Amino acid sequence: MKLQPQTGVEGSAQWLARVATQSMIEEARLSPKPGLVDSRGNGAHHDLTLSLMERSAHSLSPTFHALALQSWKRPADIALRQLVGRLGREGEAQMMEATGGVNTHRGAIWALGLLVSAAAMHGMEGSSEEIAASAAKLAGLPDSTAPKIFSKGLRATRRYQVPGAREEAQQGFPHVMRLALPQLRRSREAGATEQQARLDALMAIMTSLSDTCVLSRAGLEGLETMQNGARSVLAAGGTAQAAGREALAKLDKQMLALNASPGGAADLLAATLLMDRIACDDVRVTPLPQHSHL
Ligand SMILES: CC(C)(COP(=O)(O)OP(=O)(O)OC[C@H]1O[C@@H](n2cnc3c(N)ncnc32)[C@H](O[C@H]2O[C@H](COP(=O)(O)OP(=O)(O)OP(=O)(O)O)[C@@H](O)[C@H]2O)[C@@H]1O)[C@@H](O)C(=O)NCCC(=O)NCCS
Ligand SMILES: Nc1ncnc2[nH]cnc12
Repeated sequence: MKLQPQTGVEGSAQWLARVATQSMIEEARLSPKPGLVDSRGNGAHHDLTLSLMERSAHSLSPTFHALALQSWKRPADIALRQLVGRLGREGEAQMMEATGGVNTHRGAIWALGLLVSAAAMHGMEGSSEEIAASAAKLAGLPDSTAPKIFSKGLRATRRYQVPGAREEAQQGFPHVMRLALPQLRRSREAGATEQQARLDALMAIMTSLSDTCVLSRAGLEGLETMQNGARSVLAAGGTAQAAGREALAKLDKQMLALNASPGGAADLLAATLLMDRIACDDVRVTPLPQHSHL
């Protein structure tokens, strides 16, 4: 079924929910991704599978729908921040129920949730820059209703003194806006297939992200391996070139040997696919492909 962009609050909320869900599913299926779950297998994970990732993505559609409805044409203020925080935590609970307690998409709920909210705040008429800026503003507001949880991400950001998921959002998603989206479009223009362009976009994110999943599992050695390996893929001309594909296969082996998986980078690729569809600056909204199963 072809999904056309909708107008009005309910149509837009449904469209955003479906596009966010589809972006997460397409990220999960994209192959070959180093260390991550993809359509070949489970990567460095023992508790994740592709079908679990897909079930998790589907379970989050109602969350994205509610985020869009509740954020429609509202300003970024404390009341909206608290509401979005509550909906995000309810989404995490939905995900945990759907996956039997496995954390599949916590970072994706955060990133795509904020971007869905921000697109709705602009009534589906914001440019990608405006949407990213509003998401950043929302992420920067305090949520006094949030429970104090000491996460793996917080531990890694403090131990290694690096930015994590919070800072990525508060800075307006620089890895999506300045690295992945431009790379996605450059690779497409250079004649890469859509799969290759998306893999290149993932590599662009991995060249510089301080992914707290990689740091938690494999420390600085893992992070340096990820960043250097991704740079080698792009320096070889990307995955449209045989040398780029060889560099990617080498990186995949290295990440598996280190038990490292760039879950944060994968979430930001899903956010990139979402932004590519909701706010192309010259083509307002890009329809989903005909073969969509959603
Ligand atoms: C702000 C929050 C995202 C919480 O952040 P925090 O860093 O405190 O918490 P974490 O639980 O560690 O979650 C952060 C997740 O974000 C992804 N991520 C990592 N690095 C980055 C980065 N530099 N930039 C952007 N995103 C990043 C990553 O998510 C993916 O990994 C998850 C699996 O990770 P993990 O549990 O560590 O799993 P494994 O390593 O596999 O564990 P083992 O098997 O080894 O045990 C997976 O979910 C991916 O999505 C990080 O995990 C935010 O959650 C928050 O505050 N929420 C509150 C609600 C709210 O306000 N919502 C508003 C918007 S809806
Ligand atoms: N494809 C993937 N594999 C592992 N963790 C992820 N988190 C988000 N997407 C992921």
